[in-house]
Amino acid sequence: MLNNAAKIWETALGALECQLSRPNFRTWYARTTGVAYEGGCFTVGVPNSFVAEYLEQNQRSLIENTLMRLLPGNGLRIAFQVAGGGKALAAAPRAENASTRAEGGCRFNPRYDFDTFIVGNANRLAHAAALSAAQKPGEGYNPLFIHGGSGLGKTHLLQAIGQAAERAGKTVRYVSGEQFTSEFVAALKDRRADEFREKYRSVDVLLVDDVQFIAGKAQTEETFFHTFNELHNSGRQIVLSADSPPRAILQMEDRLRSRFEWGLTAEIAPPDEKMRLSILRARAEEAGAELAPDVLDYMASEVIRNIRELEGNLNRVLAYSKLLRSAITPDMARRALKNLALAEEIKSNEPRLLLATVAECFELTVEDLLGRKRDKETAAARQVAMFVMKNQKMWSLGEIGKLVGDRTAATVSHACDKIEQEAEYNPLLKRKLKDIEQRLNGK
Ligand SMILES: Nc1ncnc2c1ncn2[C@@H]1O[C@H](COP(=O)(O)OP(=O)(O)OP(=O)(O)O)[C@@H](O)[C@H]1O
Repeated sequence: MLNNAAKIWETALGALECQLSRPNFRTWYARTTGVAYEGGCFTVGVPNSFVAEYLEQNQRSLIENTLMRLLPGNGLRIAFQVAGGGKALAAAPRAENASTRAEGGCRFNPRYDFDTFIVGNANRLAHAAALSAAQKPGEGYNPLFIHGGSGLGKTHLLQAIGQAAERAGKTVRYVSGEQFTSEFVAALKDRRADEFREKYRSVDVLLVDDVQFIAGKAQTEETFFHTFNELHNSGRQIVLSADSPPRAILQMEDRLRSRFEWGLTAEIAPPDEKMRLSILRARAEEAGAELAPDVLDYMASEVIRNIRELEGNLNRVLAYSKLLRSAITPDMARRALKNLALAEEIKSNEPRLLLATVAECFELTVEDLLGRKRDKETAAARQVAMFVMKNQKMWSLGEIGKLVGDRTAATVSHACDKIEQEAEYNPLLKRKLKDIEQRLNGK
């Protein structure tokens, strides 16, 4: 069975990311892992009991539905396991290890750099202005205000500026509007307002993502106003992102809105087909997947206005192909994208997959296993196939008999007993069974 929990969870995270807002996803899922998938129970590793409780109470059905699309069988159960509690987690926390931390603020995603950012008509101005802000902070467009819909690359660009500026030795602080607000509220509560101000006013580059979040929060706006003035007056670079242009952030104080327009306002629009194709090509290459031009063309032709969704589609197609072990054709991509029940497809594909794996291990073909050849090697391989299928607990003995070339349940039962006994004293057979198990688990 396909029980490589870490990989399955990575794929599920791709799908979950498309269904949740970014702050929500980041807060609750950023450090989760796939720990185990055994006996119909999928164990998700979480960083602490607070996250476990939240996911348990609020996200259980979303997680279940997402995983059920990826995993065969009915009655999937979900368990949450706190890191360090009992068994060690199966995989390193996602992205956390590889990320760098921007001067006490949020961490940078190493992938969000200029060299992975695809430039097209939709984002040419924003990209050029971002490059300039990174190369000559405070000397050009200040502030730089980048706006656009969800999943179009604002965070990617902001973080690219931050990483490039840091490489050039600048002090950078990257925060979301939400984080700025909550830090400020906490600082007020703990009487650390001065410390808070100092922290924000001592940087060379301040990057605030989703700045619209502070709109309507009078005290936070007030503090941000002073921070902005101080940084701007001393020639430090400010880059802001939001879901709409300054004048459309209606709840924001006028004095802030007008300041946001002092420098350059650049919009990122949804990608056109050419850009979708370039992004798909680059992301597939990054994932080490070779996609035929007709597959890429088909996927790019789907009108998608959000790059995160485009990436989600690619992940889905790759996962589909990995789980089904079949080549990616335009038709297969279409089925994956049209959300046809993956679980059903895997289930109906499982015997073929299993027989192919056993045949491969014995250097035979599936036809050999299903046919009437009776030589010792083929007969042994056929018995092993029956034994492995029985251990999957998905089919009755009668069903296995039918799947392996129309044999009786008694033949299957005899084959399984024989292999079980022989494996006790035959190290060669034991190794072969282990090999098959590992291949089926994708290890
Ligand atoms: N031009 C691009 N080239 C390559 N990847 C891109 C590009 N634009 C966006 N992406 C990718 O799309 C995904 C979503 O981008 P990002 O998180 O930056 O969007 P956003 O505009 O900040 O969305 P939101 O408003 O929801 O926070 C990321 O994985 C990002 O790397």
